[in-house]
Amino acid sequence: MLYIKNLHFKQISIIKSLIIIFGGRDMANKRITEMGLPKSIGHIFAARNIITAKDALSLTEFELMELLDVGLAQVKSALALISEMTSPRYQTVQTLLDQRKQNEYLTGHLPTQLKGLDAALCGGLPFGALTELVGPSGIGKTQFCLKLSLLAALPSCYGGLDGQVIYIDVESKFSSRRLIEIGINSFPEVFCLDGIAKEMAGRITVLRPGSLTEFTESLQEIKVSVLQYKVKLLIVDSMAALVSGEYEQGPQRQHPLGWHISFLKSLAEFSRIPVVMTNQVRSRGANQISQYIFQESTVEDDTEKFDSRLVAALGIHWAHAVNIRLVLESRSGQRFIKVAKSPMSPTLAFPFQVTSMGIILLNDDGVEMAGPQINAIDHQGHSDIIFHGDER
Ligand SMILES: Nc1ncnc2c1ncn2[C@@H]1O[C@H](COP(=O)(O)OP(=O)(O)OP(=O)(O)O)[C@@H](O)[C@H]1O
Repeated sequence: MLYIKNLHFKQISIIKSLIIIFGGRDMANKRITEMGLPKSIGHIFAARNIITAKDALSLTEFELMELLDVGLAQVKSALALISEMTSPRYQTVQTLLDQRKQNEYLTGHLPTQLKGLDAALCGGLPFGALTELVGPSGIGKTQFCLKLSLLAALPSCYGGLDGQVIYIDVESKFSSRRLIEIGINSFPEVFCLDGIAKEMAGRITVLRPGSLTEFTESLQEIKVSVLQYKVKLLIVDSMAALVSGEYEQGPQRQHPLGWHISFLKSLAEFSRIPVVMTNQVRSRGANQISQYIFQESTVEDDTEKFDSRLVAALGIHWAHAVNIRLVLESRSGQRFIKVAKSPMSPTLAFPFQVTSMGIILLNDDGVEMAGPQINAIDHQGHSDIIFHGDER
């Protein structure tokens, strides 16, 4: 207020223009009666049919003096107040950082509660970012998603985000029985409480789009729900399944989900929630040992070294679009989770198992991976570790 009152004539004119240009229609159409002007001058504005901020700010001080028949001091003070009420509040980088810290629990991460992985990712899966889980069928991507859903729904006193979860279950693989089993075994102190299993399950909304068109429509609705309700996590399991069967293999496969990638990314950034999606790999041959190199340059360099019979179902464009990529793979019958892409983490691989508690790490230290290994997906001895029992 003081700042605006002390502005020089030229500065006020600039602010007036800025409000009209950038302030947006809402600001410009704000009514002068709602601005807290002294009643005496407010009435004069109304009597001269100067109704909105835009009406007042479009005129010069001298035009207003003439029209309202009042002195320069009164006009200046009225304009300063109108300018203040209509101009968007300025924010410094510091205030933005402070707001972000205030709004984000757990320094802006969803902890996976896999200690080594959380340490590598500086706290867990970052809010406002897209995380991809990629790996061969049956490796544990859905198991990981189930655990993440529980973690987002869990009360904050138990390390959760205390929020709602939207789970897009494209292949009808979501199992409520397995979700509760993971909950009971991972968080016995929470799940022994009366009614908590029901409450946690009630926080997870499962959507099953039947086609890419239905998925596209539900994304639009999700955007509104994320803002309206306390949605703290969005999962798409799996993105690849959305296009399988509808498109042929080849470069054109990368395009059908281009819009969805951008939409999910902007949704994550805008709503500051983690968005997780799974991606499968596709095999073009029957070989047991096959690897896929994500990055275009390494595909060419290493064609002899690696047998690229597995291809990422969503292609290179997708691979570049995600912020964090966790590759789940198997080597010599042992499952590994690799931090294949992250702006702040070392390229580490952690051996893991799927148990009644869901995914657990066998070692929190992780093994540093070098060169093309980090971008390849191995599935050596994979069939030996896949559980063939009733998983639903
Ligand atoms: N109750 C359980 N106890 C131990 N392991 C289990 C249990 N339920 C599932 N698993 C393990 O999880 C694996 C299935 O993992 P998941 O369904 O997450 O695979 P996925 O990577 O999502 O596969 P797809 O790409 O086909 O969807 C099984 O093969 C098994 O090894």
